[in-house]
This record gives sequence, C-alpha cells and structure tokens, in this order.
Amino acid sequence: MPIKLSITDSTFEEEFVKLLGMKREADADVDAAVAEIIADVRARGDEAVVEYTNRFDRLSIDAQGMAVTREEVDLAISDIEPSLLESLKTAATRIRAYHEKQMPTDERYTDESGVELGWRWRAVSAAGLYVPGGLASYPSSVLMNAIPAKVAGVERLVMVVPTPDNKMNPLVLAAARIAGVDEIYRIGGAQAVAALAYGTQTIRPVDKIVGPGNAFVAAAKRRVFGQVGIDMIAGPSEILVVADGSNDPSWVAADLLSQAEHDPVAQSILITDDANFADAVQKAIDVHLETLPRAEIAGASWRDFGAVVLVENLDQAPALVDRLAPEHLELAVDDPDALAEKIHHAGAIFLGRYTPEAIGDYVAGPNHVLPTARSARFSSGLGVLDFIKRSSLIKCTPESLAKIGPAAIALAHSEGLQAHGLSVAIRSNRM
Ligand SMILES: NC(=O)c1ccc[n+]([C@@H]2O[C@H](COP(=O)([O-])OP(=O)(O)OC[C@H]3O[C@@H](n4cnc5c(N)ncnc54)[C@H](O)[C@@H]3O)[C@@H](O)[C@H]2O)c1
Ligand SMILES: N[C@H](CO)Cc1c[nH]c[nH+]1
Ligand SMILES: [Zn+2]
Repeated sequence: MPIKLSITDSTFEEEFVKLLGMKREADADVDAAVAEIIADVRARGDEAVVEYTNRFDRLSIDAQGMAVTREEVDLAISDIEPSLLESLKTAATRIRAYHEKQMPTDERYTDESGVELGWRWRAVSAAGLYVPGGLASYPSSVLMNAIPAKVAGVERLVMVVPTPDNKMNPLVLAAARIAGVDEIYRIGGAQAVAALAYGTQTIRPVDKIVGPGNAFVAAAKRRVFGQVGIDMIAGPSEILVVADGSNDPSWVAADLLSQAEHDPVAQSILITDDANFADAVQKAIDVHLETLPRAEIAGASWRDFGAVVLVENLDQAPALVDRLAPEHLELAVDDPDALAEKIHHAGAIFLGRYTPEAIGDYVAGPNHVLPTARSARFSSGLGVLDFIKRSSLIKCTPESLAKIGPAAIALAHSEGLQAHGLSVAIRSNRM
C-alpha cells in the first residue's frame, strides 16, 4: 500500500521529509557502473558500444549494425496504419506550433553613453536525442526531443534508441522522419550517452544531449556534462494530483496510474482534503489495476512509491507542492488558476478537472520531457531554449569608449591587470 500521511498527525513533518528523500534514481552502484562504461567507450569507441549494446539489449550487431538505415525507416513507415500516422502528425503539428512561440528574439540598442549593446541567439550545431526504449518505446518522446531542436535551427539531429531483443517500434522511426532527425542509432543506456558525448569511429560527437531515460541514462548525462551540454535530469516519471472531494475518484485514479505505469520506480502522489475521497481513489485504483495490461509495473510503483497526503484544506497544498516540486502537477479543483498562482515549482501544470496529464504527454503541445526528482525547483521542461545559446554584442565608438573607458582602466589597475587597462587606454589616448 502507498504511504498515507495526514497533516494533522504529530509525525507529519518527519514522514513528509521521508517522502521528499525517497530514492528512486541513480544509486552509488549505478553510478560506478556508468563511470566504467563511459571510460570504456572513450577508450575503445565502437567496440565497447557494440559490446554493451549486445549484452544489455540482447542483440548481436557489429559497428555497422548500430545505424538505422533510410531503407529501414521507409519500410517501417510503409507498415503503419494510416490513422496512427495521422495521430502522430497531429501531435507533431501541435508540438511544433507551441515551440515556435518559444523562440526568443535578438536585441540591439544604444545606451545613454553611446555604446551599442545587445544579444543574439544561435543554435547548437549538433544535438543528441536520447529516446528511451527499455521498458517501453515512446514515439511521442521522439517528437518532444526533435521538434524543438529543429525549430531552434540545429543542423544535425542524432537520435539514439535502444532496441531490446531487436524490437524497434516502427512508430519511433516514423516520428523521427516526421520530426526531421538526421541519424538514428539502435543503442541506449550509458554507452549511447558516452558515444554521443565523446564520439566513436562511427558516431560523430554532438554538442548537447537531451532527453529522458532510466537511472543509467541519468547518471551518464550527469557524468558527461561539461564535455557536452545536457538539458536536465529527466528520470522516472512523477505525478502529483491535488484534488478536492468533488472529483470522480475513478478519473483521479486513472491519472495517478498513468504515470505509475511508466516504471516500477515512477511516483504518483495524491493531495486531498477529503479522507473519503482518498479511500474511493484507492478503491478505483484497485479496480483499474484489474484491467490494465501494465498493472504489474503500475501496481508496484503505486505500492512502493505512491503516497496519499491528507490536508485539512487545500490552502495547505501549495507549500507541500513546492517542496515536492513535481514533474507533473494536476490541479483538479474549481479554481485551478487561483491555486496555481500560489505554486512556484512544478515541471508542467495541468489546470482543471478536464486536463489529464496524459493529454500533455501526447498532443497538447508543451514538451513532455520534464525535470524530475525535485529538479523543477531549478530547471524547466525541454524547449527551444535548450538548443540555442546567447552571444552578447558590444560595439563602442571612439566617443563612447572614451566615456566609459576610464572606469574600466581604474578597475583593471585595482585588479593588478595592467594589460587590460592598457588595451582600453591605448585607444582612448588616440582620440
Ligand atoms: N521525465 C521525462 O520527461 C520522461 C519521459 C519519458 C520517459 N521517462 C522515463 O524514462 C525511463 C525510461 O527507462 P527505460 O529503462 O524504459 O529505457 P532507457 O532507454 O532509459 O534504458 C534502457 C537502457 O538501460 C541500460 N541498462 C539497463 N540495465 C542495465 C544494467 N544493469 N547496467 C547497465 N545498463 C543497463 C541498457 O543499455 C538499456 O538499453 C522511465 O523511467 C520513464 O519513466 C521520463
Ligand atoms: N509521461 C512521460 C514523461 O514523464 C512521457 C510519456 C511518453 N509517453 C507517454 N508519456
Ligand atoms: Zn506518460
């Protein structure tokens, strides 16, 4: 059974802190294994990537077999039911439209001293897109990774996706084609992240690696950061539902299970002010689990990492939500906007009883690659900004340099950096 907490219990704070500290991610063993894999890929390149891929995903490929060919993609697409392809295209269109609105503009202005200042945005040259493929493979995650990169203007999109037991979801390849991915490799885990970061004989390195994955992927991304950029740590999925007693318990139960079914270490939490409603949700979860094909995973996740938090009234919810900083937050209340105003930390907020988190996973438009494990306190969901960077622009004239230069010279001297001072003074003196 999931943890049950009541804000009126004397042990609440202690129990809540335990909930915050629940470890669902990379432990020391995972990190040590990942460090070894990365070092091996750096040393041996393709040979190591192929070895790990064959071992973990039960394949028997060689270096050439890592790449998914154009013909394979054509063949996969030709087999897909047209209406499914249409759904994928609908999702792609909506995701693209949303991300196009995120594109920031360049700025240029002249300040009161006559100095021209500004900034401009440029895309990274090559992006590595990690698409999970272990427990399930997600065509939607291909779109969520690739479309913002394309909108940002990234020239080379390299996708990696593991294919355990050589099973590749054709829709994953269709999504890659629709989104404009340039290269696809059937590799995953830490070895794929290392290959993207350091390059191998077959795979050219990229500048930034994005996308969700399991504990091995998350640990590898942390380790290669610096060699390449990374987006965030998007680990096992999470959902936090804040619901009053006027909801249909069976809807809320389905929402909690929607993320629990991703992974036995996913986390679903309900905050409510109605104890009877909480019991009804638990009953509805049991009923849903009888029919869901992934009941084993969802049931384990709810049992081991689920939680129900009972508050006296929903005004107490925002402070708890902020401490949990969930990946997904559903506000199933009468005035979700008012409640959302009081909350600062959540990857994505789903407002109202008719906005299930699952709509955001597929077709709403915003990105479903979101910060987990409380990292929504300091990071955001994947978007166009992850694929571009800003260069500052500074342009002085003789007059404006003479105006602001003396302060620079004084500061340079105070830091003992005479050449700095000289490079400003030498120009000012010529005026
Ligand atoms: N936060 C998000 O935005 C988001 C989005 C989609 C999915 N997810 C999460 O991504 C995760 C996907 O995980 P997954 O496992 O299905 O796929 P995955 O592709 O992340 O991991 C599979 C790979 O893990 C590696 N691996 C497995 N066991 C290993 C071992 N013992 N030693 C070394 N490497 C090993 C293998 O290389 C394998 O190919 C889930 O937790 C899901 O909830 C998160
Ligand atoms: N909910 C996941 C992000 O945590 C993304 C996803 C993909 N497919 C379905 N859901
Ligand atoms: Zn999901």
